[in-house]
Amino acid sequence: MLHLQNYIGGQLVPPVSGQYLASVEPATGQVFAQIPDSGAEDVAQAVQAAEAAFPAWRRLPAEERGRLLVRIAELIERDLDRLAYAESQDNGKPVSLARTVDIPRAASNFAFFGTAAQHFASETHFQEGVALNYTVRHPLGVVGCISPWNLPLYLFTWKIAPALAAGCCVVAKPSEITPYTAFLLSELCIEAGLPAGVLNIVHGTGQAAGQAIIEHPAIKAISFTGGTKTGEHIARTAAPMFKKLSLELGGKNPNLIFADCNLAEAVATSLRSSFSNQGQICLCGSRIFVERSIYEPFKAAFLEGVAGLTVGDPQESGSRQGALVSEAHLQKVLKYIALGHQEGGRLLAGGQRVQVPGRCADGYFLQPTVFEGLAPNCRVNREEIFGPVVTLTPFDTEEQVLEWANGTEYGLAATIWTRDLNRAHRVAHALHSGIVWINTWLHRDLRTPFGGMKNSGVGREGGLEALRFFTEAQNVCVKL
Ligand SMILES: NC(=O)C1=CN([C@@H]2O[C@H](COP(=O)(O)OP(=O)(O)OC[C@H]3O[C@@H](n4cnc5c(N)ncnc54)[C@H](O)[C@@H]3O)[C@@H](O)[C@H]2O)C=CC1
Ligand SMILES: O=C(O)/C=C/C=C(\O)C(=O)O
Repeated sequence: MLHLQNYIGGQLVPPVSGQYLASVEPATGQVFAQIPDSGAEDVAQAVQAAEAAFPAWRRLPAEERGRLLVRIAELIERDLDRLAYAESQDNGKPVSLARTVDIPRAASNFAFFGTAAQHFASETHFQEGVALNYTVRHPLGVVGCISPWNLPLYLFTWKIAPALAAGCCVVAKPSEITPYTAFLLSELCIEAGLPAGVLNIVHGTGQAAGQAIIEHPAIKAISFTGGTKTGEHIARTAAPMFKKLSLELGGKNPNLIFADCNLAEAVATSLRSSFSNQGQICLCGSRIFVERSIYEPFKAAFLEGVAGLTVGDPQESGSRQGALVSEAHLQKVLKYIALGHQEGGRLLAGGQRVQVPGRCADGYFLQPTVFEGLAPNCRVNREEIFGPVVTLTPFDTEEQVLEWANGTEYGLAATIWTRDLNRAHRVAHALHSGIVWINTWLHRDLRTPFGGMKNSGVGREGGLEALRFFTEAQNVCVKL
């Protein structure tokens, strides 16, 4: 049995309470690790360590801070196989996905922000003979980073790396459901020689450890990714304390397929955008709208692709779909499938729990599921399911599909499939969506602003946006 520890002040330490939580492998339903059940005292120690480390860390030249981050990226790359296996064991995702997406991206997050630290420049405003204004960007101090279970190391590092690059010290909490790779990261940070206290990782539940982070008066900002309800609670707690907030929340993303698209590419990519990571990515396109004239050919090709998505042991190379993250989450998704039937949907594929033989007999597996015939404004088409469930709906006009696409409380990501450039831009600009992909999906350039409109969040991550978030701008005006 693995025993994970907190990483505070450069040391791996047990929780103050001595209490641990069980961590379950979703593919087998068996407990495989114990994780610290940390609380306010552990968070207080982490904040103290971060405050002590801050003056030296902020003074360190950006180049040296960057070198340390790049060193961590190299260690992640060195340990690719071990980290991918750990991520799969903890989350249920196929090892092949963790190996090609999650872990390489975690390394890229550190490499990107390691070098970005040196390119982060501030503005000057020169009025000849009058005044020179320049902006100084001060690191905020100690910041909190709280991440979810769907892309564990990928999203954990997406927050930590820019905070460290900007000169902040961090108290971070991974999801209690998937803590393993965050623990392995703490070992790599020690090996990389990251100064003690610069990054502190506290494990535990949202209600105890997470709550202590968002309430701590010395934590100046919270960067959070997770459910919209949790985001709301964080905003209610932290905003009156005047903490800066970056909230990346849920999505109910539309996938708009016009008749002039490259059908083969639209089908292949829609299979990925529907079912990657068992549909547990906030960017997944769960509402597929297809122009009526190609609805039947699209449907036939899509369903043929779905039939080829083997559900199986995530450690086996042939498995395209792994386990959902927990029994509770599987039950939530199954309730939405039942709701799809109640709301009048016709099941075209899936809909059932899968019993995988052998070591995975008690795992949380579900067939990739496709409905058609649901009203665009029904609950299944409005609420975030966060699982392998998509709906197909034919549309007749651009106006109609835009109204449906924009008709939810979310506004995170959208995908458009068309060969008509004018339409692509026109539709993109009309979508209430923080990210729009045209003829592609999840094509990521880490320099771009990343985040959602409406209930999908507040603020933007990525590139300079993230470095700005973790710093406070100060205007200095010199009379000439
Ligand atoms: N990226 C996304 O868009 C994600 C969306 N979700 C959605 O949210 C639903 C619920 O999933 P959960 O695991 O419960 O997500 P969650 O939003 O509760 O958890 C995300 C993180 O927030 C922490 N947290 C929870 N309560 C907190 C509090 N009071 N203060 C500070 N931190 C707190 C958790 O410990 C975890 O680290 C999912 O079914 C899905 O629909 C979940 C995970 C990721
Ligand atoms: O930054 C990315 O590339 C992806 C982010 C995905 C999420 O925030 C999510 O699924 O929660």
